[in-house]
Amino acid sequence: MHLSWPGSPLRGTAQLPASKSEANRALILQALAGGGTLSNLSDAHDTQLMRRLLAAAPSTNVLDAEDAGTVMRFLTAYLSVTNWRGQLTGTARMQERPVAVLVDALRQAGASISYLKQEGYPPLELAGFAADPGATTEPTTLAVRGDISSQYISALLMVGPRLPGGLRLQLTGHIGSRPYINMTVALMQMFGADYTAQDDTFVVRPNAYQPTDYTVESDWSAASYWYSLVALAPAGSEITLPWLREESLQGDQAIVGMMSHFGVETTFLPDGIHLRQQPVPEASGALAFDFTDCPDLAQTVAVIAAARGLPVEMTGLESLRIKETDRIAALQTELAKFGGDLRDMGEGRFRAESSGFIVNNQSVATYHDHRMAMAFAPLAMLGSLTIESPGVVKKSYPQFWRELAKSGFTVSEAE
Ligand SMILES: O=C(O)C1=C[C@@H](OP(=O)(O)O)[C@@H](O)[C@H](O)C1
Ligand SMILES: C=C(OP(=O)(O)O)C(=O)O
Repeated sequence: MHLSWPGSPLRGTAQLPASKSEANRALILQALAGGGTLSNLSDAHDTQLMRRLLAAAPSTNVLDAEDAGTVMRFLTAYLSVTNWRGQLTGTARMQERPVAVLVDALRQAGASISYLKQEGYPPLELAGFAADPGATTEPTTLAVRGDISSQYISALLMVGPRLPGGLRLQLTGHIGSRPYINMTVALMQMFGADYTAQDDTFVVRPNAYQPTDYTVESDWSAASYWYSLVALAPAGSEITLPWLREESLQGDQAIVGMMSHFGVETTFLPDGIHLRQQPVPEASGALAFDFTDCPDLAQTVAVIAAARGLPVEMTGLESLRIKETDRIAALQTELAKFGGDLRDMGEGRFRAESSGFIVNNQSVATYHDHRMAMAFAPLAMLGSLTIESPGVVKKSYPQFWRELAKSGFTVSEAE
């Protein structure tokens, strides 16, 4: 996609997709509850895929989770406890994204799961569920490490009420993406689950979910690209983003604080937020952000730090290597095209920085990763550029290019 900006301030309202994280939990909970109405489900591919696969499961024995991590992990648990039998597969990249922690835990709970190709990775063969009949009054007790993906933990928690004696889940080690775990239990509770949490041990009681109506909030991760646009746009720029809430279940709301350092001021409205560009505050020392709780914001911030020449020390990036692509390698390669870098400082510390950052008709590769496309697109505020394979955005924000065009960008298919 070829992008250029006419040079005027950015103004108006941009539509966001609904959160795919909230939606994919709500869809699993709705399926387990056997009813309820979900509003504001987005047309994001990951959401539509989850919906389709849940509907198809009873009548097929091959399901393809494609490149959707939540779909792969949540369905592995859901299909296990609902005694589905068949093969659950995914794209070539999904077959490189680990699932052993989840599979080991589900096997302990009574699931028969085997690996069809590489040990520890999809595709999986699911062959039914037989919880220990002698243990029906005691909760299934599992200990699961929290440092690879929180999606395993969310997947297990959501099926907890379905296990004969419920679930006692102890998280071990360093916990990443914790707000996603909090989102899971908050939604479970709305759907009638009963749980307690203490010192990283969750106890989920074995009661049935209730059919529940739920309206999905707009997506804060998607909002982060509009923060970048406002930060890079000419002085006086502002934009309204509807249906984001101050009381959010999404940890990526952390973008509000991070982007204040790049001169983007957020005002909460009754039905959304308003972003306004302000002068960049005087830095009181080098910026340092930890992405342990909000890994999906890392690309947005790395690109903006390099583009604005405001270096940021970034930690908590471990999980980026096993997402849609190795996001650290992808950022390093693509930032280098502009004079930027994500420098590995050792011991888990990286530094997003630049020397002479320039946007001048470069072509950005996207590595099958929606966030590579959307994190680099705002650079078109500084000069023309091309985003390769623009269709990748469909995973979470299919209307992204249309919204850029509506806001004033010249957006044309690259030859
Ligand atoms: O549970 C979720 O909805 C998600 C959890 C995070 O993954 P990890 O827990 O693997 O970090 C995040 O990166 C992903 O986009 C969505
Ligand atoms: C990591 C992501 O998604 P998932 O793990 O669900 O594929 C993402 O959307 O950035």
